[in-house]
Amino acid sequence: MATRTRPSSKRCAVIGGSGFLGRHLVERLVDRGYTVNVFDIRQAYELPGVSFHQGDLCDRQALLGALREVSVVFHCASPAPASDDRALFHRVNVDGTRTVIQACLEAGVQKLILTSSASVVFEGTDIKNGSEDLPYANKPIDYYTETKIQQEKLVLEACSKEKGFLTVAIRPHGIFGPRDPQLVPILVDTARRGKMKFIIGDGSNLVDFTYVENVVHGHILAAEHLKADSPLCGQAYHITNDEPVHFWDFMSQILEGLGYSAPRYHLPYTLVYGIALLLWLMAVLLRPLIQIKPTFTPMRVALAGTHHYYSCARAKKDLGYQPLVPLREAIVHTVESYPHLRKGA
Ligand SMILES: NC(=O)C1=CN([C@@H]2O[C@H](COP(=O)(O)OP(=O)(O)OC[C@H]3O[C@@H](n4cnc5c(N)ncnc54)[C@H](OP(=O)(O)O)[C@@H]3O)[C@@H](O)[C@H]2O)C=CC1
Ligand SMILES: CC(C)CCC[C@@H](C)[C@H]1CC[C@H]2C3=C(CC[C@]12C)[C@@]1(C)CCC(=O)C[C@@H]1CC3
Repeated sequence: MATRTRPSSKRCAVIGGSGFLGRHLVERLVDRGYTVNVFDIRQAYELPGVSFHQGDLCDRQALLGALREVSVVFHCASPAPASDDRALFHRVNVDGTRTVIQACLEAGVQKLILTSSASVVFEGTDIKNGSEDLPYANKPIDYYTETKIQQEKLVLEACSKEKGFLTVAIRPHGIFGPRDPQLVPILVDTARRGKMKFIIGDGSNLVDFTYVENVVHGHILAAEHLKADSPLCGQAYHITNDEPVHFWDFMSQILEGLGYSAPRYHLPYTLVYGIALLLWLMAVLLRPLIQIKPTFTPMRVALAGTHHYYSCARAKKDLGYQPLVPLREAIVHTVESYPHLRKGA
């Protein structure tokens, strides 16, 4: 019988490596001397030292091809949070993650690092300096959050020192930076349609926005500190910029940096949330006839009008984590990276 050779600890796979976070992670891993296999439903770029494996993570056989001789797997694939396709979220985030775990065990992978989300504890009400000990949301605010909770539980429960398979979850919040297809593009699109005039609530709510390079740093630290005798096994870690900011100040800095006016007029939170809920209901009821995609979804309104910031003390203690790029610098880099979204471009 052929004996399986122990894979090099610098050989890894990034599931979702064509996406926003995944690609930044791949680039840093290559800089640090890792050989990387990207597994993704699409191939978005080419890079020396990186081999691409195109496929759906729900397909175990396809995954196995990308996990051969790999010791560390980063799982950062997910359907876009803005989707309202419940079946898709369940298939990819829950069933697909089960498949990822099975394939890792079968391929002899030693470590699995999941990109979870700080939103797994968010129910639409204030969270101030929340720790990882907060319970999972009882009433998750959308299908994305509901399935991110199930996904995180699956990965953390799979951690087994006996099997030599160690797992950890990274919970970032509000990732932003160059090439992000969500935050800045949605914000600019909303501004261009003249809908970014209003501040939801009194504007005093503090939120975490985390620069993508800091999120990447947290993932790599987790992979390199995850050992059988470390406190990381089966644990979740918040990774933030450690600089909570007023939600509307952050949005205004991005908008003004790109040449748009910042929102000025206030609207009561409960009123906007009520309207968003009504629009969402209408969109669901009318779906057989027409597709309506409201900009102000209940989730976005809740994120824009409540406090939700998280402590990353546990990551500092166990991973030696400190954000590498401060918020002010991160905003400047981000704004500069979207010349095509500037007003008038
Ligand atoms: N962005 C944020 O603010 C936050 C994100 N996260 C988490 O971070 C992770 C990365 O997010 P982000 O980079 O923003 O997302 P992206 O959508 O940019 O990246 C996800 C990648 O996974 C791919 N993918 C989706 N479904 C499958 C599948 N079935 N099989 C293989 N690949 C698939 C996507 O392809 P395609 O584009 O074609 O769908 C995409 O390339 C996600 O797990 C997300 O939940 C957590 C907290 C905050
Ligand atoms: C129209 C405006 C009220 C808001 C425009 C910006 C929003 C698109 C973003 C503000 C906070 C962001 C956020 C996420 C997606 C983009 C925002 C809603 C997540 C839902 C992405 C996935 C997660 O895990 C949590 C994020 C929280 C913050």
